[in-house]
Amino acid sequence: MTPDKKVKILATLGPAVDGIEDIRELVEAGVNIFRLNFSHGDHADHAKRYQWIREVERQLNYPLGILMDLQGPKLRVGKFADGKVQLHRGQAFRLDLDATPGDERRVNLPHPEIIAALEAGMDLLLDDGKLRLRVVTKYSDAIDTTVLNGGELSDRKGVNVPQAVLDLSPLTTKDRRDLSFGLELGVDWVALSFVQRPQDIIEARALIGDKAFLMAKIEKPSAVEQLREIAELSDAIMVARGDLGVEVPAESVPQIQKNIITTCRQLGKPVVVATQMLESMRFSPAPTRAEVTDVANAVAEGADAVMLSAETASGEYPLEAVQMMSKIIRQVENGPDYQTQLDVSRPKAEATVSDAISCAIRRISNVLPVAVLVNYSESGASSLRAARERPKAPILNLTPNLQTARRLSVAWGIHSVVNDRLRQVDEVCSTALEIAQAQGMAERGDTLLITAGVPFGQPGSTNSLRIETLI
Ligand SMILES: Nc1ncnc2c1ncn2[C@@H]1O[C@H](COP(=O)(O)OP(=O)(O)OP(=O)(O)O)[C@@H](O)[C@H]1O
Ligand SMILES: CC(=O)C(=O)O
Ligand SMILES: [K+]
Ligand SMILES: [Mg+2]
Repeated sequence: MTPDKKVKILATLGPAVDGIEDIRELVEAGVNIFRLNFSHGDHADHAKRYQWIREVERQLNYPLGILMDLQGPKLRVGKFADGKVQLHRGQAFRLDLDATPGDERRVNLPHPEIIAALEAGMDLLLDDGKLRLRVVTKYSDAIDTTVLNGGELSDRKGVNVPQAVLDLSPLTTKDRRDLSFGLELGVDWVALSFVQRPQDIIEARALIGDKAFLMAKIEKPSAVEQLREIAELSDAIMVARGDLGVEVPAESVPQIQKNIITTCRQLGKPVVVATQMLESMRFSPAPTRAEVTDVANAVAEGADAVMLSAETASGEYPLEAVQMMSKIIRQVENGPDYQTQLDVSRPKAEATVSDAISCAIRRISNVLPVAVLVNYSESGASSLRAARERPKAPILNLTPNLQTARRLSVAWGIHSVVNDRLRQVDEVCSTALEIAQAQGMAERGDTLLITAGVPFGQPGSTNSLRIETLI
């Protein structure tokens, strides 16, 4: 498969996509990495989807990423005697540790640690922010609130407490079980939900080791505040706008998204923009203009990847959603401003050999029409560093390591090919030319820039650059 866009698509799987054929269509339409959301479905479902993706990867000989998204400490109210109640503005409502079914006056909040963290004056947001309660009085086992925004509240709806830093591990018992299952299965990425502090990443990393890369989901205000440290400790970042838009005022999400993308680009960490991107395509084959503009803006801002959630997981038009996303991406990438915009916002090079080579590549690309940048990388680190520059030409990442190829599926502009017969620089050059041609990325007469760290087999950064013409 010849890559035809640089920005990647991350698609969530669910009941809407059923079988190997469906997955293959999505990949052919532009999906690079799939998300298994462990908030839904059971282990057997996830295992089945995992196997489908690997089968398509084999059929197309095209590395695909698989990301497991852990549920995290999503707080929920208990149940009601009648399944639901109506809450009205101004009324009193109690949340307590009593497990008996709730009514118009009270409901169970089975999380003593939230009750402990709450203080009078703080707000609780229920059901994705549709209802708002303000804490009036706090007891050891209950809180009394006033309803600020009323509405229907039904069983097990989510609770967000934006103002409190909760003493919760980002990994619940369910998460730990899911994590060992997912790692055993062989996922490439683990996404950590509701990260609150850098320490959360350190704890998750201790469990995951080097079995998978770690993506921190930014959906809490405290994570926004400590973004830089969190990003430094993570392998990638997701702008999880669903919960984020409840935890902070919705109108501040666009600015936060921009800041996160800028920080991630500086650090050379892939960044994914997620949630509600083509939301209306759950029930309609065509998106709204606003949604198209949202995807286009994320691309123009320099995101590595854009995500589809319910659109592909449970929507009626999963294939159309991916096709639409690909079209929007290509349109922006091929537009007159994209490269200029990326150049203006390009992070400063550091005083390292690999950044020096990246600068050289940029100068060369202004003189020669470079068709492909080929980089040989075992861990993928140097290809990610090259992608940080957002070069004009696509990056062909040659790696002996299938895991590296799968992990880089989320990164901007990188197309990986697994090849383990490279041992010397000359072989890299001839193999690079061969592979670039076979992948449809270059044709006779094209100029290729080839970078590698020599001597081979020694860890270290890229230190050589060759210019080759395909004859
Ligand atoms: N594996 C699945 N099985 C059934 N439904 C799913 C699945 N994945 C997603 N969905 C449906 O698509 C919707 C949106 O998907 P998404 O992955 O964004 O979930 P979510 O509920 O918002 O969870 P989270 O906050 O954990 O991301 C879900 O609310 C659910 O209705
Ligand atoms: C993806 C996700 O978890 C969110 O947007 O909240
Ligand atoms: K989740
Ligand atoms: Mg979320």
